[in-house]
Amino acid sequence: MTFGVIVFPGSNCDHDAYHAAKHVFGQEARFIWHQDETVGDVDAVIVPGGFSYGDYLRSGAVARFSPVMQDVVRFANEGGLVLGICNGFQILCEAGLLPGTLMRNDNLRFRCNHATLRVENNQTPFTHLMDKGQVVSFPIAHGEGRYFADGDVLDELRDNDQIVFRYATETGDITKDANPNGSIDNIAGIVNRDGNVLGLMPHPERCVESLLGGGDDGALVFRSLIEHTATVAA
Ligand SMILES: NC(=O)CC[C@H](N)C(=O)O
Repeated sequence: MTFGVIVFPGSNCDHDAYHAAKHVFGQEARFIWHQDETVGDVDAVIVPGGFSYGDYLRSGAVARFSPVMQDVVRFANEGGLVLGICNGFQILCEAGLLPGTLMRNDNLRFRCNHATLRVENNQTPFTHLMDKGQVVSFPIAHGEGRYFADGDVLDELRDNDQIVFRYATETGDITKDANPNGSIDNIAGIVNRDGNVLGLMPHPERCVESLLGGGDDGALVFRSLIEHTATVAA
């Protein structure tokens, strides 16, 4: 399959995502410049992590006006697969592709460590190779990762099974201590209503090779996407 990785001024995880797709999983991958008017002929778009436009105003608030974002919205609305990681999640919320917002971490610190997550929904193109309730470990690196949505939106997310990952202990308990940033309901990642757009604060693309330390749980996201795309094409 072909992955397109958007590059904004200030992206810094674009090469990690490209490397994972191309060199670790042997797929086609290409960079898409933020000023391009189209994402081109790709099967999935990755909106990568980083500090687009220096995180000015709010993380993602400027990037969402980049020319390419209009086509990312079109692509998503037509059912295309979109994966927003960290700053990418922030940009997708700002662009209105995902509900809610990401605010400053409650401890006002940039958190850079490993987080354990419980898989809440494994019926998505991004998680179908995981088990529901499985605990995975992904790195986190963010200052504005505190997910927030108001009561109505939260009810909708719960009712439609849109919460995909929640911060949890290693044994899968949802506790305050396991929550690195004060996200409401320990939410670490959500999908849109149709399930083709996933945004998450932790970084699956940074844990796809166990040789680097930190495990390779992130491979499950990439493998899920690759298998899903092959199945749809067949
Ligand atoms: N790793 C990242 O994508 C950083 C996200 C964002 N700029 C923040 O600090 O919240």
